[in-house]
Amino acid sequence: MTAHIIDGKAFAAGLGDRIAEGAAAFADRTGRAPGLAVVLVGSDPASEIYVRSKGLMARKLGMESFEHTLPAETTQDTLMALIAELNANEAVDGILVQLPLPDHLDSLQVIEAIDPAKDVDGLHPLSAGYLASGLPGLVSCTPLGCLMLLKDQLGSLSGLDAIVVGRSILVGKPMAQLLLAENCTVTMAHSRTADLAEKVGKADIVVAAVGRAEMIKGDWIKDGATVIDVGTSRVIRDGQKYLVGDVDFAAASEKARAITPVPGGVGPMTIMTLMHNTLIAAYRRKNYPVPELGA
Ligand SMILES: NC(=O)C1=CN([C@@H]2O[C@H](COP(=O)(O)OP(=O)(O)OC[C@H]3O[C@@H](n4cnc5c(N)ncnc54)[C@H](OP(=O)(O)O)[C@@H]3O)[C@@H](O)[C@H]2O)C=CC1
Ligand SMILES: Nc1nc(=O)c2c([nH]1)NC[C@@H]1CN(c3ccc(C(=O)N[C@@H](CCC(=O)O)C(=O)O)cc3)C=[N+]21
Ligand SMILES: [Mg+2]
Repeated sequence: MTAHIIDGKAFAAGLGDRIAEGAAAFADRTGRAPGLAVVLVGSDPASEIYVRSKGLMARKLGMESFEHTLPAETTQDTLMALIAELNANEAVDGILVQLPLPDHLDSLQVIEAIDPAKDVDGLHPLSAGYLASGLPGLVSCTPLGCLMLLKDQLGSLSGLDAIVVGRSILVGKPMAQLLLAENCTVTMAHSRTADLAEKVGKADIVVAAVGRAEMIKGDWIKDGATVIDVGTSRVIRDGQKYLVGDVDFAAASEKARAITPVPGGVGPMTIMTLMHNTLIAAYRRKNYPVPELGA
């Protein structure tokens, strides 16, 4: 079997059209655009590019973008004061603090300070609790985007065996909760998992969120499985720079029914689901019914 290559960029573009309509309707009704605040501490070049692309996308879809870039030496108090200000700012519907923060900062304290109604990254413990309890809250962008792609490929996920490799609060754990809510039987794998290859080989759905270049081998994949590759690793081969996923894409494509590429798969979806969450947060904060985004 040669896998269908899932086009995350195209899917994200379609979702973006509906978000832009929802943003315009919100602006008509309230006199202001939905607002997203992105906070970056320090000057990691990859994070800078990534934060800039979020701001550009927000504006492209008719939202307001508030970008706060703070120096690496920023104190906890300064960062906490900024979060308090963003919580109190009526024009801000969503707050994203780019992770990881520099080592001297306490990220849990920062995340817990974010108003859960504005937690568009789904990182607050209350957001995680809502998700685990089946209550409406904001869901972490990357897993939400992965779920949209899976449902688009497979329709109902009910009864399928899924494995999520990686258990971070940002990706792996919320991904497993979303799949469980879709009635998958979910295995959560991590660095201490025994016989990972064998466990991956039993799964109809593989979501890889580890951050180790091509660690999941093509011959581990069950024939006809659907593979979602979240990992992004920068590697240099023959003097050329490449961005690669956690899955050996070429070999896995021979086994899978469908697979996301890196780049062009999950990454573009993460940016668009952030816009999706910002729009939802804006509507909910006003107690307006959330528009149908078809995803
Ligand atoms: N494309 C996108 O939109 C996004 C991409 N990413 C990328 O996804 C990757 C994961 O991100 P994130 O979840 O934040 O990463 P973390 O580093 O927070 O988590 C990595 C997870 O992988 C597990 N792990 C490490 N080594 C192994 C191994 N040998 N076998 C099995 N599991 C292992 C760890 O296990 P343990 O808990 O035991 O340590 C941990 O749970 C990164 O490459 C990141 O850049 C992240 C967010 C968005
Ligand atoms: N609070 C927080 N929330 C996050 O969601 C978050 C974070 N911190 N810290 C870092 C990770 C990483 N992440 C990516 C998002 C998009 C692409 C993306 O768009 N990738 C493009 C390629 C971009 C390129 O070429 O570098 C693609 O895969 O096609 C990648 C990685 C979000 N993260
Ligand atoms: Mg991390």
